[in-house]
Parts: sequence; structure tokens; C-alpha cells
Amino acid sequence: MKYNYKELGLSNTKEMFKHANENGYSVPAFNFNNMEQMEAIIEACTEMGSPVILQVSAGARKYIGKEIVPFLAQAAVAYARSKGSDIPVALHLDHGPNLETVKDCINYGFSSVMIDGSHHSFEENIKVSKEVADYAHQYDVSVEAELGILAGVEDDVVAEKTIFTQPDEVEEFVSKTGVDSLAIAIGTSHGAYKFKPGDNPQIRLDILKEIERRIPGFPIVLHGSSSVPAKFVKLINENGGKIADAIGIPNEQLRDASKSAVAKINVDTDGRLAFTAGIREVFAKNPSEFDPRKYLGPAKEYMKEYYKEKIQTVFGSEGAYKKGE
Ligand SMILES: O=C(CO)COP(=O)(O)O
Ligand SMILES: O=C[C@H](O)COP(=O)(O)O
Ligand SMILES: [Zn+2]
Ligand SMILES: [Zn+2]
Repeated sequence: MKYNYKELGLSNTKEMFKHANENGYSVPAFNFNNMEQMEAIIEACTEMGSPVILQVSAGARKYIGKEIVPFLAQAAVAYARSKGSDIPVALHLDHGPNLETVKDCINYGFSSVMIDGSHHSFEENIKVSKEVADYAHQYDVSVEAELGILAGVEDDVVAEKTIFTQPDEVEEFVSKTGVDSLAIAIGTSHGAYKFKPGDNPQIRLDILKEIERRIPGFPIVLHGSSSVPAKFVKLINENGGKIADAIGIPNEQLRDASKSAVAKINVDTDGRLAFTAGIREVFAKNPSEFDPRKYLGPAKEYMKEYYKEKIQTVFGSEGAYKKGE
């Protein structure tokens, strides 16, 4: 193996999920695409004493460069430790498309992977998820799989509408695949346009309950859980942007879910909006600015402050570990 995640100071998600479920919170899984976003995430989680899953999509990994990604994650751990915090940090592949990509990620220091077989048939999904679990477990890497289909855009795949996870399939899926956590579809969706104006945004906590009843204590994952804060949409639009009718998942519903067997909640869009709002604001106020520190700095601060707020209002993970000063 080129880079072993343990040597980079990273953790898999097993203990993290156990601790989260025993203590009624969820671990934040925040996506990043560059150094400033990684810093926003690790600074927020260090200050909050929250465990964190640094999430990288296949597209983000290509953008950053696969040789660079493990060292950004290693740097995140070094940052937390330098502040005296003992938060566990995982490096996770988001929406892994196939075994080949998973193998490459494990070779390059990932401590956790997702295999997203949700677009295949039930049987095919079981087959590919089991293959990945069998492979990853040899290296003590944790595996997330998905049942049901989320609406919205994921890499190149666009799903028009949600196909809710069927509770009567989860037991068979989990026992036949041997995966460590399960992403489910209960009405959350990817991207900024989750609901239409006039909709009553509602996730199906009843389906979640039924799934929990079938696989008690098993770690559940919610994707597509950005709240799409109106303040960032407004800032973007006031400063030359054009984002219309973007509506996310209400924070209160996510907080309820985080108290259940939901052990991991994925957020990407909110960070993108905060970051973009910061950049647009600088450029609108000072069009002559061309020092990247002057616009990426405020972008990072917006993202960091928002994630700290989200850890308190949604995840409930503040103080789960030692806070960094
Ligand atoms: O699920 C996600 C990443 O896998 C992110 O979802 P959002 O688009 O709601 O942030
Ligand atoms: O679920 C999708 C994530 O938000 C990542 O999106 P991406 O493929 O554009 O990096
Ligand atoms: Zn999917
Ligand atoms: Zn997702």
C-alpha cells in the first residue's frame, strides 16, 4: 500500500459511529475541494470538539489530485492535534462508483469508502457492495453503501425524483453485504434545489423509524442534508449572483434525525454557498482586488462559522471530544 491511513493519523468510522449512536448525535461529513475548504472544516470541528469525516467525491479527488489528498487529510489531523484536540478524523470517498476506484482510494490513504450501488438492481447492489466490503475490511477500512435513490445531481448522475428506501429490504441488504453503514433515501436530495417554493419541506422520519426497527443500532447515513441558508443565497444574489428558489432541509428535522440511529450526515452544498457568498461579497465591494488571500480568506471564514453553527444546531456533536483552543 502506498499510504496507510493509520500512518497518516486518520481513523476509520467504526468507533466514531458507535460513540455517536450511544450519545445521540451525528458525525458531520463535510465535502471539500481545496485547501481553504479543508481548513474551514478542520478549524470548525477542532474548535467544537466534534469528530469529523473529510469527504472527497471522485470529482473532487480528480480536481485536487490523488497524490495530494492524503496529505491534506494528514495536515488536518496535525492541525487538530497542534491545538490540543483529540477529535478523530476520517478520510472518506463519497459516492464511490466501483471497486476499482475504492481500491485506488485505499491505496492512497482513505480510511473509509462509500460504494454507491443504488442505481443498480437490488441484487447487483448487494453484489458490488459485498465485493467492496470484503476488500476494504482486509485493510480495516469502513464501508458505506446506499439503498434507495436520492433526487438531484451526484457527479454525472441526475435522478428526477426520490425512490424511498424500502424498510423491508434493509435487513437482507445489510446482512448479505457486510457493510458498516447504510445511506437511505427519506426525502433529502443533493444540491441547492431540494424543494420548490410553496412546498412543505418534510423528510420521512416515519420511514427512518421503521428502518431503525428492522436493524436496531445499525449506523444510518443521510446524504443531501444541506439546509441551504437563506442568508448565503441572499448575499450571493445581492452581489451579482443568480441563484433562484433554492430551498434546503429544515434544521429541526435534521436535528431530530441526528438523535436517532443516524450516525453520519452529509453536507456539501451549504459549504459551497458560504464559500461563494464570501468571494462574491469581496469582489462586489472591491472589484480591483486580485490577491487570492483577500477573497479566499473571507470565503473560508464564512464556511467555518457556518459549520460551527451547524454542529450546534443540527449534529449535536459539540464537545464529544476535547476542544482545541
Ligand atoms: O450528500 C451529499 C454528499 O454526498 C451532500 O448533499 P448536499 O448537496 O445537500 O450538501
Ligand atoms: O453527492 C455529491 C457531492 O455533493 C459531491 O458533488 P461533486 O461530485 O460535484 O463533487
Ligand atoms: Zn446515490
Ligand atoms: Zn451524497
